Formats: sequence, structure tokens, C-alpha cells
Amino acid sequence: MLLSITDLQYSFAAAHSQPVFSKLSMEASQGEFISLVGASGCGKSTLFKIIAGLLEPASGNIRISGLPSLNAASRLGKIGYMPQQDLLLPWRTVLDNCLLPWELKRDCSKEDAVQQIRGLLHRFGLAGTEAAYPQELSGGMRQRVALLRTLAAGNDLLLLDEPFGALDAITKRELHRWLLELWGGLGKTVLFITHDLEEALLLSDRIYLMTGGSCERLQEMTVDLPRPRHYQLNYQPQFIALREELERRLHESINH
Ligand SMILES: Nc1ncnc2c1ncn2[C@@H]1O[C@H](COP(=O)(O)OP(=O)(O)OP(=O)(O)O)[C@@H](O)[C@H]1O
Repeated sequence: MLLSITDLQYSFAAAHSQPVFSKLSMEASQGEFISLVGASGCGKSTLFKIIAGLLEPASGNIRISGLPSLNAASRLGKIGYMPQQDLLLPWRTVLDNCLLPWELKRDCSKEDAVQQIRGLLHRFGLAGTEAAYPQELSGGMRQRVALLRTLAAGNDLLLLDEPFGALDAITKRELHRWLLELWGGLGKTVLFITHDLEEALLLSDRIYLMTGGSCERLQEMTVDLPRPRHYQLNYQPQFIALREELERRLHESINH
């Protein structure tokens, strides 16, 4: 198992007497694509911040690659994390933004790092943008740069928090196609937060339904659809049935 979380508990400061979650368990295998869906405020982003090492849980275990559970400081930098806002630095070019992970690690020469980033820019359909500044790019391009920067850190586990949430339907559709192709060739494990149920079904092997509060084992749904997947799948009866089931279960879990 690449990621195994057991009995996680977390509360923000005293103002919130209720824990965000009190006994949360979940897991992800190497190469799996997993979406997390759930009502706004149920704790999805908080869970990502804990896994990434930005927040320390009150209790519980987070094991990565079967190693003993690490504290937050030791997890920091070992997991690729793309927060909801792209956080590209406006005063840096695309290339310099993408070099940030290398600047933190300096695990190879700068020339090698630049060459690697140029290869990725090409693969991400961003060739020719390396000298541009983030504000000169479209929303879809910015998200691809942010994802590239997350990938450039070289971690096996990627946490993507609503990466396409703010994009229009057509751009989103293009990025789905692109992400499916890219992920197919990378062997990375992805945890993906979304409010878009069709997006979750199209991309994922499994979906966790988060309710927050005192839930124990998260409800999950296996997306048993063949790969490679494409958008036409949305109109097929098997997909529509899964969408109905997911919506029903989500509704039930929220009103439980
Ligand atoms: N820094 C903070 N201090 C105090 N409470 C917080 C903080 N960040 C989040 N919360 C609270 O914790 C709960 C979970 O928030 P979180 O952002 O994890 O939810 P979410 O499921 O990601 O929501 P959304 O889908 O709207 O992004 C919410 O009740 C929120 O108000």
C-alpha cells in the first residue's frame, strides 16, 4: 500500500469544539487514481494538508510506502501537493516557477533540472511558454504549470485539490483528456478533490465519500469502468447508473 491512514483525528483551535474528523481511515495503492468528494466544509482540504505535512493530527497513523508513521515535519516535501489556488509566483517566469522544487532540493545540476522541465513543458503542451509570466497565461495553462511544478518535485503521491474547479466546461474537458493520458504513463498515485461527480467518475479507480465529523471508515465506491476512458463514456448507461448511485450515496451520507 502506498498510503495507509488509520484513525486520524484533527480539530482546529478551541473555537471549533467539534473535530473536523475523529477516526478517519483510508488507503491508496501504487498507481491508483482516487477522488474525494463530499459537502463543502467536511474536511477534504484539511485532510490533504495533514497528509502533506502542513498540519499535525491530534492522533492517528499516516504510513507511506509501508514505512512507520511519520510526524508532519518528516512528511513535508515527500508528497506532491497542489493546493486549491495555483500559488504560482507572479514575479517569476513559467520556467523559474517550475524550478522551485529543484531550488529546495538541489539534487542535480541546474542544467539538468532545466532540461527536465523543458521536456515536461513540451509534454504538458506548454512549449514556448517558459519565458512567460503566470498572468500572461490562460486559466487552463496556469493549472498545467502548477501541476507540472507539483510533478517536478518527483514524488510518487500527488494530492490535487480541485485543480480544475475554476475552469470552464470546455477547458476542463480538454484537461481531463490530457490528465488521463498523462497519468496513464506516469505510474503516480493521485488523490484528487472535486465537487464534480462526473469528473470523479471519469478519472478515478475509486471514490471516497467524505462526511466529516465522527465518521469512521470512509464510504467508498469502486469505478468499474474500462480504461482508457474518454468523454463519450458520460453518455453510456453504465456511467449514468454509476453517477446516479454516487449522487444518491452522497446525498444519504450528508443527510445521515
Ligand atoms: N485555518 C482554519 N481555522 C479554523 N477552522 C478551519 C480552518 N481551515 C478550515 N477550517 C474549518 O474546518 C472545516 C473543514 O474545512 P476544509 O477546508 O478542510 O473543508 P473542505 O471539505 O475542503 O471544503 P471545500 O469543499 O469548501 O473546499 C470547516 O468547518 C472549516 O471552516
